[in-house]
Amino acid sequence: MEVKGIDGKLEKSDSTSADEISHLSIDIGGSLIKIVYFSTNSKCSTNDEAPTSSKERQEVPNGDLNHHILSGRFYFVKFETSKIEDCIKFLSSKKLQQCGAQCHHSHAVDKIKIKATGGGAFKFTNLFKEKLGLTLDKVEEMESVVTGANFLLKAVNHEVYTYIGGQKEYVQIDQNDLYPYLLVNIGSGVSMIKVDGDGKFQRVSGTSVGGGTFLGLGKLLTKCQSFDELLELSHQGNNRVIDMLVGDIYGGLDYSKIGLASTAIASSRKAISENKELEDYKPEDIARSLLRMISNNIGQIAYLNALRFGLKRIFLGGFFIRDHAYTMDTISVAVDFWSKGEAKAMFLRHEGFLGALGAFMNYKDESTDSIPPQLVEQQPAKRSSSCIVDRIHNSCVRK
Ligand SMILES: Nc1ncnc2c1ncn2[C@@H]1O[C@H](COP(=O)(O)OP(=O)(O)O)[C@@H](O)[C@H]1O
Ligand SMILES: CC(C)(COP(=O)(O)O)[C@@H](O)C(=O)NCCC(=O)O
Repeated sequence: MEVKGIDGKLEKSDSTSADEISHLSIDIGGSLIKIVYFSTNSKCSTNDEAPTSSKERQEVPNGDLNHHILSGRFYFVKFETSKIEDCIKFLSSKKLQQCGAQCHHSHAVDKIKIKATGGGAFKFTNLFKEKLGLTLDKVEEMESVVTGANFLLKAVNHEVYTYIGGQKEYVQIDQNDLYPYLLVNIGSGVSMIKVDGDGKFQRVSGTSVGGGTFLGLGKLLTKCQSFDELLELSHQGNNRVIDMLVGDIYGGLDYSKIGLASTAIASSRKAISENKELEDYKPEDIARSLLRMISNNIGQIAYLNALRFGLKRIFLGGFFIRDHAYTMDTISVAVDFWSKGEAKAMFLRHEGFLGALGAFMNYKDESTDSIPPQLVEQQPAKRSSSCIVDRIHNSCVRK
């Protein structure tokens, strides 16, 4: 399990502590469970005053005495879906039954609902009910991913970056020129979504060759046990041992007429012609070739869909990316190559948490006795924005 604040720094989790969790959302995907929760410690005013330690209810200018804004910290946690029992243990250690993610005035266990998205919100409905007494209040997966992405793009500084030539460059998002864009979410599978505005989107394409394929094939071919191990292995590998390059076919020459350098991959795998067995290849070369094949393919499909709809911007999220240099470099090069330099791949820093964040924001549509942390705020420049959004900005800038 990994826990981190929105600034991305890993924080040690104390699974025994009963944090005061005001709101919690969960995205149960094919590979990973992502949780976003807001842990309260104090409150601050809507006027952006420094957070106070007072736990008293605060009056807000619209005269609605029932609303206060909480201050605290966002936590981002993930578990492997196959180890859902760990997630259940974690949630029970947080004593959600008592503090409730949405318990309102009732402490009855069966009244507690948490926002949940991803296929697992359907698959594990009964498990959460039986083990934790929690009702999963389902939020549609694509809607959550888009809501999470729109929020991050509009409200969080230093969220978006390009990765070119080994360098990260942060991109300033112009909110007046954000839509339409292509959102590429690389989870177990890959979804490509044309986003036209808040709540306005269409899933235009996808591919089943994504993060799950990398992990699954990688484990089979290299005997690695985990995603991190596989990534680590890929660092040391050389894909040219596995892949068939244009130069392998053209006697070391470029195929300039169609714009292919001798170093371009002509075919992902040359093993067949060499009459070798799997054991004859180094696992690190296999891992690197596999990572490159999948990343390159996603970059190409993303570009083709951007072209199909005339989209200038391509944003990428999902936990396959994992801030990993080779993955991002390959996707960036693919987009650059196919678009002839016209388009750029842009990565989201909170990559794997789009769905969980989007589900979290769904709390805003409900009337609760405490306003959920102001993820609804979408004008970061305004000083009157809530302290929560401000905190996200600050912490992101610090990174
Ligand atoms: N610790 C990890 N364990 C398993 N897969 C991981 C891990 N970190 C990154 N991944 C990659 O991320 C993918 C899952 O991404 P994610 O966005 O969480 O999708 P999903 O919602 O399908 O679980 C995996 O298929 C794998 O490629
Ligand atoms: C079915 C899914 C939306 C589920 O999301 P995930 O758990 O992979 O994040 C995704 O795996 C997907 O978009 N697969 C690609 C299917 C296709 O378009 O071929």
